[in-house]
Amino acid sequence: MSNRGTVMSVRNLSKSYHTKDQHVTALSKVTFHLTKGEMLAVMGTSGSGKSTLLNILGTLDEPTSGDILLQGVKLEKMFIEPHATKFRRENIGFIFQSFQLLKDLSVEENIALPLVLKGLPNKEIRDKVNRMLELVGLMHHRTHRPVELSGGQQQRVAISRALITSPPIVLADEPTGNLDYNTSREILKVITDMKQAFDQSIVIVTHDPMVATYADRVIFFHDGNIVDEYVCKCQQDEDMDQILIKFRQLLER
Ligand SMILES: Nc1ncnc2c1ncn2[C@@H]1O[C@H](COP(=O)(O)OP(=O)(O)OP(=O)(O)O)[C@@H](O)[C@H]1O
Repeated sequence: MSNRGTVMSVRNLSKSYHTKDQHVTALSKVTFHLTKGEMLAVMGTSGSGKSTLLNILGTLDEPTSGDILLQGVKLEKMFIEPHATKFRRENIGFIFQSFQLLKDLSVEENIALPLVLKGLPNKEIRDKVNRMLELVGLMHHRTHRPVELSGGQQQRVAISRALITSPPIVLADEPTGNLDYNTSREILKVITDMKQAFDQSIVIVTHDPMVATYADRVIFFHDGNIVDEYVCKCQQDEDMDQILIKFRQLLER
């Protein structure tokens, strides 16, 4: 595979956990590339290493061995503080299943938070937040608190907050896990529209084959390894059938 347009390269990434009486290999020499503008879905059986992978890509956890390269450059000390926090702030947006909004802040304050932390001037923050509120259709809810919003609206706020700093990479952990079918589709549309608007690369962990049909490519995990891959054809029915077949094969392993 050519490395042209590669945003992130993961090479021989391994992670082992040692507890008192157990040694668990959560990831075993995982290698893949993430291309600019690509949405990569990660599917796998329970305990296959998906969360471990996402945590390491987000520098929330350190690998036992292996490398992560950003635009071809190996980042030294990327898992050591304060480098890890700096790396996260500059490169990664997180979207979680549980939204993780600050309940005492309004919609616009939640979205503005990463820009405030970056120390941007107020006028620039206001302009960026307004653009984001327009993009995700929440202009009329700008002063509401999260508790006053539906689940889909809360996830829109969380997506806005993740993307407002235009990070090149977005990590999404079951972003529609708490939403019904129709709202999930709306949210996936928002994520794919925003990805195009900002030319971002997304890694999305999901159990749901419908979610994976929105991706450009799906990698399938089993026992800490990538065991299969599917390149989506942008034909929802055909992609759904193929992803389901591969996911069932995974469950039968
Ligand atoms: N902190 C930890 N200490 C010990 N073992 C761990 C730890 N975190 C994860 N593991 C183990 O590593 C393996 C991979 O776990 P991980 O959470 O990455 O799987 P997953 O694919 O995200 O699972 P699920 O779909 O159920 O969330 C599992 O065997 C798990 O028990």
